[in-house]
Amino acid sequence: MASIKSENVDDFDSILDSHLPANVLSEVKQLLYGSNTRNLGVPDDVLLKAAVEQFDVKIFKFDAKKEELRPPRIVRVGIIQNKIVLPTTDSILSQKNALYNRIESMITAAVMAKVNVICLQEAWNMPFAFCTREKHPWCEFAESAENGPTTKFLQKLSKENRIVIISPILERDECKGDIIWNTAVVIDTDGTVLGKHRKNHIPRVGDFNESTYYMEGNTGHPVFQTAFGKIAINICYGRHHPLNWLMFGLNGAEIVFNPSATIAGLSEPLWSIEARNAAIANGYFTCAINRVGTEVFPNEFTSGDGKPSHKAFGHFYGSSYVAGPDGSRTPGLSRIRDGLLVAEIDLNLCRQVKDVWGFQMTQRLELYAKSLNEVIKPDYEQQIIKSLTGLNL
Ligand SMILES: NC(=O)NCCC(=O)O
Repeated sequence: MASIKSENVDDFDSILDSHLPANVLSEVKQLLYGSNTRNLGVPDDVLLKAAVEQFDVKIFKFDAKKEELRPPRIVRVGIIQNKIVLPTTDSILSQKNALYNRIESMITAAVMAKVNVICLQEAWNMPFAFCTREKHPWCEFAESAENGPTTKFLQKLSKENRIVIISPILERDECKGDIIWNTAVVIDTDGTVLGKHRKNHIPRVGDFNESTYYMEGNTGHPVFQTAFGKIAINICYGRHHPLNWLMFGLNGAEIVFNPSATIAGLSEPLWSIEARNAAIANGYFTCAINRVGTEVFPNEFTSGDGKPSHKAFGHFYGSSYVAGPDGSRTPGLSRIRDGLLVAEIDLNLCRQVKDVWGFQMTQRLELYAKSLNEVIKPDYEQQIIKSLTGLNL
């Protein structure tokens, strides 16, 4: 049988649906995803809009126990994955405007699905051009986090619909020498900018030449207190760093969004594990969002691997999902199509799971703080006990 190309493989859930007999399907899905997510189905008006405008919509619910002293704290999060709309050779303004139109209609669908907090993908208003290492014209996509056109565009949608929007963009810090950052802007329900977070860990892998454009962030690990819980953003490559996830948890986050841009052949085996594991380890919900599609650039670039130069940056495989603190997760969105994934969550689940597992109580921060303080010293010696037989490999 001929093998199918990665960029043609759709979401794993529909592959399971079409290949597994009904009597084993639900058992297999419970083993894969945990038993705490229910598919709520999508209202007809949302389905119709999504069908006309060609994106997928999935809505799931995570259950929590009913408590006597606390009312449920129900929040609907919406995560959006999308392709760029126009070729990268079009003008910057038209590329941005086309993305604004696309995202406006997907946010409208999210609002129809009663979403409270929406997070877009990393650098959502531009192609992921950092592979090229060219400064011109891509740096022109950078804009002010507080007053730029993208923030202004989303402020209107936030205010009109009383929703929180997380907008990951390329930031131009106009007050500090015009330097560039990879930043997530948090826009509150009244349209004000609640704050921003700058990406802490910058990749130096494959064609992710982001360190050519911006430095490691200087905003620490902020948690934003909103009408829909305490939220934080761990931008893309930060998901490989457990301490980055940890700090958002220590600062009280209940939902951590992970807006990303990553490609098949590099990170796919890691994708379904990392954000899910972070949810378990830190007792919060995580929302992993990846771009989708293949982006082609005008000039060839090399990958430093001896292979021929090329113009395409691999296949962004989407597969966005939400994971709960109890280890359950939703199925992913498509690997190849635009999509909106909505999850109805009860924030009370975070404390309920902490009470059961006790990870926060047993985590021994003081032990690790002491050890790490030693490890960072230049003369630190690894704590290795050597065998006296001399047979040390
Ligand atoms: N955008 C970004 O940081 N990508 C790096 C690759 C990865 O983390 O999978």
